[in-house]
Amino acid sequence: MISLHCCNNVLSSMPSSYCFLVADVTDVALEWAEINVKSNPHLSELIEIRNSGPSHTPLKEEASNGETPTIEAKPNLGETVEDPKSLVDKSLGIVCSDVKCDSPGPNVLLGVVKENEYFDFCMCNPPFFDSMSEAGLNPKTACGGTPEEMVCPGGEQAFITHIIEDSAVLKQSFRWYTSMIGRKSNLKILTSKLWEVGVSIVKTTEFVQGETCRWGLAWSFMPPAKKIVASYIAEKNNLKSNLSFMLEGLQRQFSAIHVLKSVESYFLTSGGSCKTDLTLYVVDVTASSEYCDAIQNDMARNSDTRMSCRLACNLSNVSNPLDELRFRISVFQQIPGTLLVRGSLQHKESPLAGIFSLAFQKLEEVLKQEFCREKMPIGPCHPT
Ligand SMILES: C[S@@+](CC[C@H](N)C(=O)[O-])C[C@H]1O[C@@H](n2cnc3c(N)ncnc32)[C@H](O)[C@@H]1O
Repeated sequence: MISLHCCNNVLSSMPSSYCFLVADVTDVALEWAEINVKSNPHLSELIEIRNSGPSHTPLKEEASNGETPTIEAKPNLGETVEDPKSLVDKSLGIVCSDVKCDSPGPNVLLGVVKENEYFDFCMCNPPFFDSMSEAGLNPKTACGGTPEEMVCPGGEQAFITHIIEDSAVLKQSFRWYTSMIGRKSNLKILTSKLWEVGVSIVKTTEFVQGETCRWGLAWSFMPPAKKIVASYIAEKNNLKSNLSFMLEGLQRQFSAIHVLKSVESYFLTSGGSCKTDLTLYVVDVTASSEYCDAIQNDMARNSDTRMSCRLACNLSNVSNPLDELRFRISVFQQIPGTLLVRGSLQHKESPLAGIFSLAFQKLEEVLKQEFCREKMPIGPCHPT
């Protein structure tokens, strides 16, 4: 993903349009966001930058009269939920402002999000502190930022309260609302506020890097029962057709693009065909018959007869089996130096899932060999 220098908000959309929306109020942050987007031309079509400052026209109806929106205190668990697919439209990662939660202040989500926009998630790295003097209190915290970046009246508690209030109006316009938190004691306070405005789920986590510790807070207004059923179905269907592994300890000069190119060249060398989309970070592979044979022979050589027989049996079950092995390899940036590689079989019920799994394991071996600083032991791939 693109690096956003000083911009706090990122909205991304999933399969239909794949976009991120970024919002900030500080000119310099917006300028840097623009520079970063322009210097990544393969992504620039996918990222929109919005100024959420006061001069920006509020776009959500609720905010357009300039009044602080009313917050419904009741949970909405009984409401009919839109088909999740229709919500997979955009997702937002967001925000920062010098806002007191009890005053209108600059826009955060309301007034930035447009009518009929739906997001998978929003994320926020808020200004943590109430004042610059507070910012200097912890010698272990790296505070190299400007007052605009780090300070807002009421600090992160007020800022995230503003997001909570906005979320209580926007509700299912987002699947997930998330924010980073710099002070552990705020986690508890903000969690109580969340239950007060009727969220259906709250999740927290801890991020530790070097000497700095941060926390993550996420919440949703989606009904929990539906989420559980949906994820159960997804897991069942994807048991063998989706596999993944992590590439950790990546050398500095390598990015997701290098990995994608290597995936492409690996399958092309083995006689397959590939369609690579560097904007979506995917390679669609059709494996060659030679490659499938080689995998099978490998298995036989390693005298894993049981597996080999199962593969042979799989192959005999399809009319033109070798044409059928089609899958997509996607590469996702996790944190700097770590990528997630995912393989998805095109036909989920394909009898070639066994060959796909071996091919994916081989790919893991090849990529780790090529890109990882310390050569990782190759374990079984994980269904995702
Ligand atoms: C801690 S900095 C985060 C900088 C950058 N996003 C990052 O993650 O490195 C907080 C940012 O929030 C921005 N900000 C302040 N008020 C905001 C608002 N109402 N909406 C969006 N961003 C805001 C500030 O300008 C600043 O860039």
